[in-house]
Amino acid sequence: MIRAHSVESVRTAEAAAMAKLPEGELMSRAAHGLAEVAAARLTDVEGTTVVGLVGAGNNGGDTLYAIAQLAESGFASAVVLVPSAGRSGVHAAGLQAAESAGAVVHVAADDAQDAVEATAEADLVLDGIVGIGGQPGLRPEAARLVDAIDDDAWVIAVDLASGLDPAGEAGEDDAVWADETVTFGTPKPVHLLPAGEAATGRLTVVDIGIEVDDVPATVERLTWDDVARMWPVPDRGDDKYSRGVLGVVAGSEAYPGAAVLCSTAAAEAGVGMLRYVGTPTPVALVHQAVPEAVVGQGRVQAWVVGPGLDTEADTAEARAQLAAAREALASDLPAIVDAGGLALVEGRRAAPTVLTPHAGELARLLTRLESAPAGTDDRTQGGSGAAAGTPGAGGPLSGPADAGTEVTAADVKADPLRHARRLAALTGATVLLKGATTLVVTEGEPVRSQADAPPWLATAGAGDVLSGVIGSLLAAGLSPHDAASLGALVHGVSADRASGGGPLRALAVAHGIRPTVRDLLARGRSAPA
Ligand SMILES: NC(=O)C1=CN([C@@H]2O[C@H](COP(=O)(O)OP(=O)(O)OC[C@H]3O[C@@H](n4cnc5c(N)ncnc54)[C@H](OP(=O)(O)O)[C@@H]3O)[C@@H](O)[C@H]2O)[C@@H](O)CC1
Ligand SMILES: Nc1ncnc2c1ncn2[C@@H]1O[C@H](COP(=O)(O)OP(=O)(O)O)[C@@H](O)[C@H]1O
Ligand SMILES: [K+]
Repeated sequence: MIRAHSVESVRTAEAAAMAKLPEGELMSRAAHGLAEVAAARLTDVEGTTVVGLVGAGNNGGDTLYAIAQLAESGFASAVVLVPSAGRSGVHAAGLQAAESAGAVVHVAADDAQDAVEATAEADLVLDGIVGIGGQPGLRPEAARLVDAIDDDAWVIAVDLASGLDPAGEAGEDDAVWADETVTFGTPKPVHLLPAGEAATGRLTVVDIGIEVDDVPATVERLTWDDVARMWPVPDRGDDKYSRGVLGVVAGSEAYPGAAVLCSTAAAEAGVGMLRYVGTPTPVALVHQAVPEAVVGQGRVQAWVVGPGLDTEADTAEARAQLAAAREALASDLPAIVDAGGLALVEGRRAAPTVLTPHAGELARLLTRLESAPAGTDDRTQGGSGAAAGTPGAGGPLSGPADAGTEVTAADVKADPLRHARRLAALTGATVLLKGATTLVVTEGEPVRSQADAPPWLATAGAGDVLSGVIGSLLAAGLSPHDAASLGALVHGVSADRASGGGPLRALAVAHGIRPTVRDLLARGRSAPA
């Protein structure tokens, strides 16, 4: 698992480490690690010239010492001092080290043209303008230099790409776009969140000896090695019931394929048993595609509600299916609610719940729930009574300050984390917000952020597959947070393997789940203890 820590936690850990080490040791370790990566990359890109853009803080200090090391190694090295105070505005000892090693020094404020030219000519740029002490955005003097960077230059962000919000909360267009980021001690939230991930590029963490293992993370990312640790593997005492039965209420006469995709994925994920509830066309298709499935209601350990569900359909069979969906939502069993099922969500469920909207669905759901008149108290799912909303639990539909205004898909895309948090707070559910980076938000837990899939996964039906995988994990007893994030990981890896760099169809992702889980489990078995 990759764990990212808040700036505050990093500062505390750094202070503790610094108290035990000689002065300047942490910066020296950071600069050394940075210079090693920079030297390797100069070799990779067959480059000879490096420039460091140096800001007022310790981020600039790291950069100056790294440039000193690169100059000593024989690379043509320069620094551009960004602050208006010039030499007196940057880390003094670092500047002296860089100069003594032979780096050329340009002061942007005094000699703007020279500084811009030195920046434009470099094969490799170290962005040391600002690190975890920075405010989001670039000041004009910094922006001018960043604009001058050659498109072909390799850009390494020091700790984080300058201009980004270190917390990864605020989206920022005005930032360095790095090919690579070399960070120190531990990743920061911005490296893993949609607001900063693309501008971060490849991420390397340099160990500088700070201790964060026992410090709660702000953002986490599951990696391949977590699958063997978390996946529910049956043992000799298990039978199909003890492993977990999944009920699937999905598909409709309008969208029968969703039932097939969801059920196939659940079967591929190795669910103990699958019960399918639907209308005649998807029933026939599920029978054919997933002969393992049993049709009709019965005892289950968890529900998938909603992929391909047509909440407008009005035949007797469709009404019976919708009643089953409402009953599932009103039950005290874990449920994952997707697509059409989201339209049936009225507020809090008492039982463990995963909601899996894409941006448009999240916007619609937030708008509807936040505009529900206060005091309307039918917060049961479909009103059948078993799991009434939790009275007094913070006023489930009272919502945050911006309640009542319409939320659009564009709002959600511009600030995905904040909106996912809003829905999690409003419903008490785990919210999995789909996208190139999929966010899993549960109140009181570190955000999980998964980016395992290629853009080819943006194809109809891919979400139906995801719901089947997560459903099977819920049925096996995983928490909503683990089921959602582990499901997203395996779904993304399956997509990546099935794509192999080319087009993808959802059914291929579903059929890839079984070999993907098998191989990731085998990887765990062969890993050193
Ligand atoms: N602590 C440690 O032990 C270790 C820390 N390490 C390193 O230190 C870094 C943190 O250093 P830090 O705290 O000095 O802050 P940092 O980000 O360099 O600069 C803040 C200054 O920049 C300015 N500024 C602000 N916003 C701006 C903007 N948008 N655009 C332009 N300028 C802006 C503002 O100055 P102002 O101009 O306002 O006076 C502010 O004071 C960390 O990321 C890591 O690299 C490593 O060496 C390992 C050991
Ligand atoms: N650009 C992208 N890169 C990687 N994965 C993506 C991208 N866009 C969407 N996805 C993933 O594709 C799936 C799409 O799901 P969804 O929109 O629900 O499709 P459908 O409703 O048609 O099944 C989600 O798992 C989502 O995270
Ligand atoms: K930086």
